[in-house]
Amino acid sequence: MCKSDKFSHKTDCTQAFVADDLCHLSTVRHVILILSGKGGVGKSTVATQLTLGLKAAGKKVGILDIDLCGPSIPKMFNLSNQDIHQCSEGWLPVYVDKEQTLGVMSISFLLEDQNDAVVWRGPKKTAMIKQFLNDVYWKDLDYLIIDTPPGTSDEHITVMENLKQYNPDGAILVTTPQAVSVGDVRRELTFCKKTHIPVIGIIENMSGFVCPNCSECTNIFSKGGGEALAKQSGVPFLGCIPIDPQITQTTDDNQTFAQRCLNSSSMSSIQKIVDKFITIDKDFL
Ligand SMILES: Nc1ncnc2c1ncn2[C@@H]1O[C@H](COP(=O)(O)OP(=O)(O)OP(=O)(O)O)[C@@H](O)[C@H]1O
Ligand code: SF4
Repeated sequence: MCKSDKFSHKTDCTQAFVADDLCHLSTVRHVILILSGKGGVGKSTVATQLTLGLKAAGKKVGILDIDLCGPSIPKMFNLSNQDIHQCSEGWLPVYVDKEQTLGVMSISFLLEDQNDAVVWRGPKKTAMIKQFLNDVYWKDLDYLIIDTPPGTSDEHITVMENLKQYNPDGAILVTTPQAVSVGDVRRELTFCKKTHIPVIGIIENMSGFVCPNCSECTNIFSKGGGEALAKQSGVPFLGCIPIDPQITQTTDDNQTFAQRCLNSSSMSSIQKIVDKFITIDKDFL
């Protein structure tokens, strides 16, 4: 059951508030997609951390969760039970702060029950994604980070095709160091090429383990696969984020993620990536 059914002039959550050509993304300076070749590599975690890092760097940021089958962004921001509101311009994001410098939008805000599964066929999913892209009133934003579903399936292609018309600046690809995940990113790179989406860079997540006692980083799995792939493919390598038990605790226990994340030892890795990313932004975007 979709909560948007209760809005007086809406009978179906695939109806649009505004005409297709009145896209609110025109007031967003940079649109960045976060992609991964497979699930569970930490794409949503990285999307959340980048958003926090950009906010900490003084940017106005929005994060849009279009992973319709596994929306996890609200949980990461401790906003799971929030409702979205509408104004004459469209849906208003749920803001994390009073100053409204960090807004979140996700399908999970529309679900009656957070545990409801979204079992929709392709056309309805596509219509919903279009509605998220057209109808959310972000106001003035420096960055919109879009957390996408994992993979390069038919459904994924449809998502990317629909996003393309909104001229995203490019995609950041997330991988883990292991060969299988790196192989998936290689396919994702080909996919970006085919769909004409520029690749901003690659991030290697779960790269080494940070000891909670002494903050020493140990490479449990292999390391450097993401960097080697970036070199081979001629795309920028943005950096590594280690396995950090504080992150796992944060995303699984529904506590104040932002605060713990900002205090975690891996935040310095994220801030370095954000700095590099902002520099790339100045140079290329
Ligand atoms: N650097 C990290 N250190 C420790 N745990 C992490 C790290 N990155 C992600 N995790 C944990 O791994 C799990 C999967 O992360 P996440 O949900 O971000 O992956 P995902 O790629 O978005 O998955 P999916 O696409 O299937 O939704 C989460 O429980 C998260 O807390
Ligand atoms: S890294 Fe150091 S503090 Fe951490 S568990 Fe190993 S020996 Fe102990």
